[in-house]
This record gives sequence, C-alpha cells and structure tokens, in this order.
Amino acid sequence: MMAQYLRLKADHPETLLFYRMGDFYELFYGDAEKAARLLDITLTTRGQSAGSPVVMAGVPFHSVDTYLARLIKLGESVAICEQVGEVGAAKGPVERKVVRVVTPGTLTDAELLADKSDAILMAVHAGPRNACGLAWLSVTGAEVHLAECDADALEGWLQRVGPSELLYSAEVTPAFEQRLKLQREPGGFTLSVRPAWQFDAGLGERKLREQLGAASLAAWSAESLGQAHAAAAALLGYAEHTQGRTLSHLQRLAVERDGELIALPATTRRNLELVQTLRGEESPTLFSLLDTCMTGMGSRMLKRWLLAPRRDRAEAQARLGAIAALRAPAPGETAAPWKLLREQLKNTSDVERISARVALRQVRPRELVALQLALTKCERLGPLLPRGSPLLGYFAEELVPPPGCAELLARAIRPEPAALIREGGVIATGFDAELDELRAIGENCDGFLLELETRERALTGIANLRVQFNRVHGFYIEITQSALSRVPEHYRRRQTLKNAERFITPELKAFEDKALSAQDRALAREKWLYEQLLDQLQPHVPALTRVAAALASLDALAALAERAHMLNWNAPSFVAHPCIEIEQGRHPVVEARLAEKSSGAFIANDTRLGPSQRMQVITGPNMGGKSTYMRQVAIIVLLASIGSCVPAHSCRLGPIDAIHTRIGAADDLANAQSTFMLEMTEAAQILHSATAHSLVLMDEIGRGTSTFDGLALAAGIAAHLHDKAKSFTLFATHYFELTEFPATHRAALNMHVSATESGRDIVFLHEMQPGPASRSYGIQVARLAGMPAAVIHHARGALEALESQQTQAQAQVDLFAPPPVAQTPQESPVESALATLDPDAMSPREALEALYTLKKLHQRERRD
Ligand SMILES: Nc1ncnc2c1ncn2[C@@H]1O[C@H](COP(=O)(O)OP(=O)(O)OP(=O)(O)O)[C@@H](O)[C@H]1O
Repeated sequence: MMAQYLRLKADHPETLLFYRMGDFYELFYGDAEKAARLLDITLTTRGQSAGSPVVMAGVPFHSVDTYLARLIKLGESVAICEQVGEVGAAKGPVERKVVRVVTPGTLTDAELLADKSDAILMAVHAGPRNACGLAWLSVTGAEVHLAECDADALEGWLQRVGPSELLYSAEVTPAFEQRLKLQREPGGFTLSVRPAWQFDAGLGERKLREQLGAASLAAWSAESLGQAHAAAAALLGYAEHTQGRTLSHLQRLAVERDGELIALPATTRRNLELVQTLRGEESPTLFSLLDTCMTGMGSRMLKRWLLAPRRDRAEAQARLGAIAALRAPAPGETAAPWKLLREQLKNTSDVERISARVALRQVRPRELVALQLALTKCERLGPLLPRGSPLLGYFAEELVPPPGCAELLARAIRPEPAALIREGGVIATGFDAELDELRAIGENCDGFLLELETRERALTGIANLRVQFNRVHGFYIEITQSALSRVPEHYRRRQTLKNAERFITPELKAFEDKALSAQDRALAREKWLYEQLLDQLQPHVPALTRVAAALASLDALAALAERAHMLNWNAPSFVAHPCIEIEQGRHPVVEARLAEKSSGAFIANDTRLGPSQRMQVITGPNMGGKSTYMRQVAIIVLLASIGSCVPAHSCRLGPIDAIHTRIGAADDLANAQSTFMLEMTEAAQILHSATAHSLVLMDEIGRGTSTFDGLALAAGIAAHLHDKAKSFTLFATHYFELTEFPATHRAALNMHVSATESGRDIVFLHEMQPGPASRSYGIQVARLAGMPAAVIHHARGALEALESQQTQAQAQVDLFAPPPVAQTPQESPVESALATLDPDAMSPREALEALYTLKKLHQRERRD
C-alpha cells in the first residue's frame, strides 16, 4: 500500500495528498506533519516502511469539507485521492486515483466558495520586451479572460482582477518572481509555479479554439495575442489538472484591452470603500448597499459590474434603459416589473455554479432538483420582462431553458433526494424499471417479516416471538429466555443477549440473501443511472450557462431598479464634452448610516466641473464633510458609469477614463512604508497617469511632513494637476495658503464646507459654498471630541500667540510661481551608448563586448 501511496504522491509533490482509507483520508510523512500543525490534528505512527515507522494523520471523510476550507484559507492545495476499484477485487491494495486537486483558485464546492465572490485563477506569462500575457477564469464561471499589458502595468491588472491563485512559469527571472511576491499582500493570492513548457503560445491558441469550438480566434480579435495565449495554455492546463477533466462549460471569451475600462486603482477601491471598508469589513460599503440581489450569482454579477466600469457608455446606457423599463409598471398593473421579477427570483438556486458542477460531474442530487425548479421558473420570468429595452429583450431570449432538460430532471430525481448519491434514495420511482424492481424487493421486506412472524408464532406457540433486522447482524428471530425450551430444532443460534437469544432459519437466511443483494444492486444501479443522467446533461451545459448569465444579469438589474426606487436615485445622462455636473448629490452610504441612526438628514450638494472649472480647492473645519463630499462625487461618477441610477437630483457626465484618490493614510506596516512615503508614492502614481478625463480626489495632501514641506508639495501637486494633467480635481486641504491658488489659476475655484459657531461650540452645516473657509475651528472640534478643558484652554492661548507671530513674520512667498528652470544635464557618452542597446536582441557574446565598450567609455569619461 505504501508503494501505491508513494507513487501517487510523486505526482503531487507540492500538494497535500488526502489518501482515502475506509472512512478516513490519511496523510503520511511530511504531509502528515504539516497537516497536524495547520489543522491541529493528532500525529500517529503506523507499522513500518523501509525500516522506519510511518508518520500519519487523518481526517474523517464526512467532515473533510471543514478541513479543506481551513487549508485553502491558509493558501494550501489538496489532492483528493479516492478508492476507485472494488475492495478485494484484485490482489494488493484497492485501486486508488487522485480525482481532483483543490486549490485556492480552482474551488468548486459550494461549502468552500463564498456566495458573493468569485474565486479567480489567473496565469501570467512574462514575454520578451517587457510584454506580459494574462489569462484568467473562475472554474465555476463560463468565461475565459485574456489581456496583454506592459510589465509596468502588471500590478494594476493584478489588483483589478484580484486572483485567488496566480500561476507563473518556473523560468521567470528572480526579479519578476520577486515582483509577484511583493504583490501578494497578506491574505492575497497563492502563487503556484508551473513548468515553463506549459506556457506555450501555440498550445494556448489551440486549447482556446477547442474550448470555444471555433476555427479561429479572429471573432474576438484575439488571434494575435501570443503572450496571452501562452498564459491561457498554462491556465487551462492547470484548471484541467485540478478538476481531472476538461472544463466544457467554459465557452465564452472576453478580451480586455488597456484603455477600455475606467481605471479604478486599488487605492480608489479602498478609499471609496467599494467592496470593503477601510477596516477590511464587508459592510457598510457601496456594494453592501447596492447588493439586494436575490441570488448569489446576481450578487457576483453586480460586483463584477461595479469593479469594471467601461469608458464606452453603450453598456451603461443599455442598463439604464433596462432599469427605466423595470421601474415603469405595465398598463393596468400597480406593481413595477422589478418587484414581480424579484419575487420570482427569490429562492432561485445558483444556476451558474450548478451548471459548472454539472460539467465537472461534481453536482449533488439536491442541486439538480434546485436546477430543475429554476429552469421551470424561467418560463414564468419571460412574460414579466417589459418590452422596449433591447437589453431585456436579449435576456428574454437567453432565458429559454434547454428543451427537455427540466423534464428529464423532474423524471429522474426524487423531489427530496438524499444529500449524496452514495447513500442511494436519489433516483425517482418510475424512472428505471430495474431499479424499481430491486427497490420493491427491499420494500416488501416488511410484509414478508410480518407474515413470517405470525406464522412462526402460531407454529411455536411463542406469543412474544419477534422477527427483526439490524445492520450488523442482519435478519433474526428473537426469543426471550423464558420461551427458549419451545424453540424448534431447525432454528440456528445467531447471537446471545442477556435476556434473549436470536435465531435464524433457512427460510429467513434465503430471504436475507435476496434482500441484501437487492439493496446492494439497487445502490449500484442508482449510481450508474446518476452517471448516465450526467452524460445526458452534458449537451445542455452551454444553454444552461446562458440561462445562468441571463438570470444573474436580470437579478442585478432588478436590484439596481429596487435601489433606485427605495433610495430615491435618478438616472444620469451622458454627454460627449468633458464635464461632471451633479445637482443635489448625496453620499449613499453615509446617508444610509444617518438614516439608520436617525441622526438627521443628509445635506445634498451640487458639483459643477467642466473645462473652465476643473479644480475645486476645498477648505473647512474637520468633520465638516469635505471627505464625504469628495467621495460622493466619485461614487456618483462610478455608479453612473456602470449604468446605475445615482443618489442625486440629476447628473450629467462627460467622458471619464479614471478615478484616482489620495485620501488619508494608515501606515502600510506590511510593506514597511511610512505614512508620508505612502502618501507621496500614491500621489506620484496619480500625477503620472491622470489625464484631462480623469477625476482626481486629493484629500489633505502633504500633511504627513513638516508644514513648509507639506505646503510646498501640496502647491506643486495642485499646480501639476491644474496646468499639466488638467484633470477634474477635488483638492481638500487644511493649508489656508492654498486658497490663494485660484487667484492665479483660471480653472480652479475655492469652495468650503459651511459651519457656524453657537457660543463656544461649532455647528456643522455640511453645505458646500463658494469661497474659502474663514477659519478652521480645530479647537472647537477637539472640544466636541471631549478633550479636557485645561488642554483646550492651553491650546486657545497658544493659538493666539502663534497667529500674532505669523502675521508679523509672514514673508511674501509666491507658492505657485514656476520653479527656476533647471539646467538639463547633457547625456554622457556612456548614457548615449546604453540607450542604443537592445538586450533582448543580443547574443551573450555581443552583450559581453558591449559591456567592455561601456567600461572603456566610462574610463575615458573619468579621465576627461
Ligand atoms: N452632507 C452631509 N450631510 C450630513 N452629514 C454629513 C455630510 N457630510 C458629512 N457629514 C457627517 O460628518 C461626518 C464627517 O464628515 P467628513 O469625514 O467628510 O469630514 P471632513 O471634513 O473630511 O473631516 P476631516 O477633515 O477631519 O477629515 C460624517 O461622518 C457624516 O456623519
């Protein structure tokens, strides 16, 4: 047996091997030690192999999911090895096989997957000349995604896609591997190294064509994406390796190109609290507010929309059209279509994941019942969809379930089947005559036993004689001590109890053999029928995945319609010229929180940004509402861009290519960056990428260093955004000096959040008003926060002193004057020579020669 184990283990050296032995999965040697440590299970030894004891640890098979979930969370992968042969069928150990490998990026079990998020498996290929190929998928989804990018943009892509597991070649450079490792923040993705030959562009292109059943990838304009093909080869190969079969349900391809999506860098997703709060919780976030979907697949679809807004407005416009149609009641109806639709979608199963599990032959009986119910519902959904929206029309066509599929399921599976096929009790009566017959033998048991009991009682005259059955001892006749003398000759003793004896007769034995074998045969027949059923379902998988996508999208659209209705949101409009015009905008999450706590109404504010007013310099007291205002603008822009209604009276939006945010900062201890360093890194990234179509939020930039440094940097950054990037910018600051900025910068204007004093206290009005704030109220806010009176008193005195000192000493510095022109240093001969080199195109010998030439040039330069 150990020889068999070692053979299987050799194929999965990096993976924990769960080796099935009866009712346990056992782990051996190093795997056992690791599992004992990670799962806190007992380590034992068993016999000897090659002269030393075999270290082992095991988990019961019925609770394997719990252990798998814990290991996957820790980033481990597990190969599940089952007994596939008949026990005792051949000499030696029963035949075993690794049936699937469970890894963080290839989860399929309902128990291991989060309902509302996808587990993404991604592969990256580092190609020549700084080009990277990317391919990713969700094993329970239906789509393969491809992209190519510059190595510099890789981090951005990884952050956006957010894989659970990333595959890369064993032959990438150490520097590249290091970059991937740096990206893997704690709790982020698992890195899995794959052999270099698996990243083969030709193989990838062929696999993709096979997967899509297409002669070429031209229809997706994906035929020349060689780097992405290489990544896809490794991706599909690994997905198949883990599932033990091809993924026939992956039948769609999406090619994502730089520049098609509105950039939402990781900082933006974090600062706007899109799917996670700043503390890492799931609520309250924009997504938790939006997501009233009725199904897990709807929630996942909505999350995908939220994190991937497109620059092109066609998709958003189509969704807005659908939402408008869903909000308008049909003539003669009082309820809006979204309401009726959601009532039907309630309790609909996760058709997307079930379809994938059908394709992977991992589907459980109860999931098939749920699938059948969902398919039957589809017929009722179509007529509920209002006309007039092309998108809804498209989904209505997609909603048609594969013909005969629901009927087949209804005929084949019992309405309340056992949880697992191995227990039997799954296939419906009437589906298979042979199974019915075998079952009948078992079911007639009771009648036969009763009849036998009556007969034997009459024959023996023992009134309390009982004929019974238990799993361990089979059938028996039980006779109490007092009646033992009357037991007939042909009774043979089976078991002795304290007060009774159990017997068997030849007749009962013959019946037992028949009944037990019928049970075994019925179970085997059921398993076979289930496999047949899975075969019959395979051709339906493509149609099922289309139905799933339509159901998920309708659920997401109905949720957006419901939110718009319940939260009083309005449809935005899109225009071709650059602008962000919002009337009476609100921050939806802050507004909801205020409503929850009944702590007053949210104060709506207008925003007007266009070519001649691109920047707002926002001042005002702490707690005044600056951050809330800035975030609300970004959230409204994002919501509009995904095709949702927005929390505003009206919103007119021009083209947008990115939403950048630099807001507050917590020390990034994990990456050993100081608050200030992080602030500057983020600001630098924004300045490098922001364009005239970007929305930029800058909240209190420069506060992480000394006042002068901070002020000078803030002024420089504001000038760059205004003069060079020309982005739409909301610039909140505590530096009053910056309120001078608009005087010299045409497209900037001062705004402030209003507050008034009431006695010694401050009252926040949260209204955005033109002009700079008159003062900062820091001490009043500190008083509100419960600062001891003595400290407040001290601070007031110190403030007065500082203010009078500053007025006397204020030098007339023009913060915004352009800096003196720095002399551009001339390129040295070494630098010129370096610039002409193309390392990718050089042989090792040429590289060495080039190195000698550079060295010579350098020596000459030093001499001169
Ligand atoms: N428009 C508004 N209507 C009602 N309440 C608001 C509004 N804006 C903000 N608030 C309330 O004020 C609180 C503080 O707002 P916010 O954090 O935006 O202030 P801030 O000016 O950015 O403060 P700081 O400068 O200290 O960061 C919010 O948590 C919210 O409860």
